[in-house]
Amino acid sequence: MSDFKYKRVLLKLSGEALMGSQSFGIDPAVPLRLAEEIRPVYEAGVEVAVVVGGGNIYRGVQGAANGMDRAQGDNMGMLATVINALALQDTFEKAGMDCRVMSAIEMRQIAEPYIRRRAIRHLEKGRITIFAAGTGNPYFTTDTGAALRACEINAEILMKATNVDGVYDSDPRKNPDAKKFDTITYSDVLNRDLKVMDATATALCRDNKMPIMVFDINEPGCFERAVSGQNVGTTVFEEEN
Ligand SMILES: Nc1ncnc2c1ncn2[C@@H]1O[C@H](COP(=O)(O)OP(=O)(O)OP(=O)(O)O)[C@@H](O)[C@H]1O
Ligand SMILES: O=c1ccn([C@@H]2O[C@H](COP(=O)(O)O)[C@@H](O)[C@H]2O)c(=O)[nH]1
Repeated sequence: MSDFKYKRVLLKLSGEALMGSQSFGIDPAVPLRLAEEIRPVYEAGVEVAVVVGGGNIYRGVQGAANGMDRAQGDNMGMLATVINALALQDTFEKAGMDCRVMSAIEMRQIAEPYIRRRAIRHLEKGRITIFAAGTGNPYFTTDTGAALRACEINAEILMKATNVDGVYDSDPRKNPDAKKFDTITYSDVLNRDLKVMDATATALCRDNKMPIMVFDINEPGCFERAVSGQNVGTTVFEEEN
């Protein structure tokens, strides 16, 4: 544990990244690789909570664009995150890592309901604890679910592992000349309308002084280095006045 700066972290895993080389769903190689990324941190006794997205399967906005009721589509999106959470749990357990899934939408036959105190107990016992179904409410995202759970469980930092290696001054996937920030304040992310994380999630972190680190999920060893305290992407925080 002494090599690690943080004792309890919340790792937000991109749903889209689970597709790997596929165009939809879960490439089994990706959860396997993620398990190995998390292992050194887990084995050192760092408490690891996980929130996984659902973009590899479904997003509510897709349905809304095709005329579906937005809340109905969002419910489908939240169920997609449960599928991803169960896939990750299976992989982590097969890799010998203790893991629980807690769902914000009750489905007791397949996952525990989210109960904050029980979640903290799982973490204290060293179990990787995956929070599925986002916030349990439509019109939100799993980034906001991650920010909410990070605050609730008193995580020291929210680590957003995604398809880009940090926060840029514009979307690097659309603008090849975009410039990366090593650090940036929550207010700048919000005022510049940078879309790497949704505004609700960023504001929740700002209001609760929850630091965020954005880094590339595809870069080996990044998570371990991030938990060691290295800035492996972009750190979002508020400067003290
Ligand atoms: N200013 C920016 N800096 C960095 N990335 C940005 C910026 N603006 C937009 N993006 C985009 O944000 C994306 C990451 O956020 P997004 O919410 O789409 O993914 P995710 O939360 O990791 O995935 P999922 O929703 O599947 O869980 C990147 O793929 C990048 O193209
Ligand atoms: O709290 C939440 C979290 C998610 N949703 C819906 O699920 C999809 C998938 O999540 P991503 O964060 O986009 O990966 C999202 O698009 C929403 O439709 C939700 O409604 N509430």
